[in-house]
Amino acid sequence: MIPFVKAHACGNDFLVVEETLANGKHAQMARLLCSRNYSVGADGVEFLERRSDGSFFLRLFNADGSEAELSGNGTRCVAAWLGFSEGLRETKMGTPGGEKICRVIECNEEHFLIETSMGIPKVEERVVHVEGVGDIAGAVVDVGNPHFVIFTNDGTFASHGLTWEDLGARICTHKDFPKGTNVEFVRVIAPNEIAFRIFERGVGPTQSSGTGTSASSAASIVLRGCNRTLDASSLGGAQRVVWNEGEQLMLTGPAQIVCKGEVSLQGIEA
Ligand SMILES: N[C@@H](CCC[C@H](N)C(=O)O)C(=O)O
Repeated sequence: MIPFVKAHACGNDFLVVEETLANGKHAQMARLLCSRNYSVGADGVEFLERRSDGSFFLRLFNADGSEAELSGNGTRCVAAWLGFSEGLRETKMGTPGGEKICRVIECNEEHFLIETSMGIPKVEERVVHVEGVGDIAGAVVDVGNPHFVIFTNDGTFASHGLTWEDLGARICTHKDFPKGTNVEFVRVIAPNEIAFRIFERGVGPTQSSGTGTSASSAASIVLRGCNRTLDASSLGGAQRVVWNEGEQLMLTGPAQIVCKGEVSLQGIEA
């Protein structure tokens, strides 16, 4: 049995496991522990390394066992756990997708509101051809991990005659994205408000995404003239983005500690 913590940010749920317990079996552990029928269940596992200089480093494994560069919501969940268990109010966390600084803005027992520096997004318009569907115009957005943002006016977030879940699945594994991509379907509601749905690489449809919120907002600011301060809501709730010219994009949203416990690793070969 190994100790874990479960937390969620707008319904995007993560397990936090100490890196020292992984023994190189990160992918197998993520697949098992994220299983909603056979284990605790989550969208991903954040392996938390505590370095000798007092800093932290995170490796994120998606539910399918693939490794991602980072998660915005997952990083916030870890910051909430460090806030809850150790009273930390500002945490610097290295990730393969860049260093993130999380600052606790409010906390009440296990509920946290946290601001995270998400780096400077890169937005580039791109057309992707999907066999049997057609040319899909969108934007490739790099926020440390890859995203493809599609704008739609449809109230159900459908696009090109497909549901967002179906088109998301086709683009997530499209040959133009050899490492796969997260896919967002974005509706601009007002200059300071967008709504989106996310099909996550390595997971599928999820309630929310921190990097997806950042990518959707960045594309809306650059390509649709939205305000540099805006609210972005997904199925799991809203997050606030502030992206001042030439500065890092700042993402503010909630995170909640759900439980901690010990979980069986039975099913993983020794
Ligand atoms: N939900 C996350 C993103 C997790 C990583 C993603 N699935 C990927 O493979 O890039 C977030 O909150 O950012």
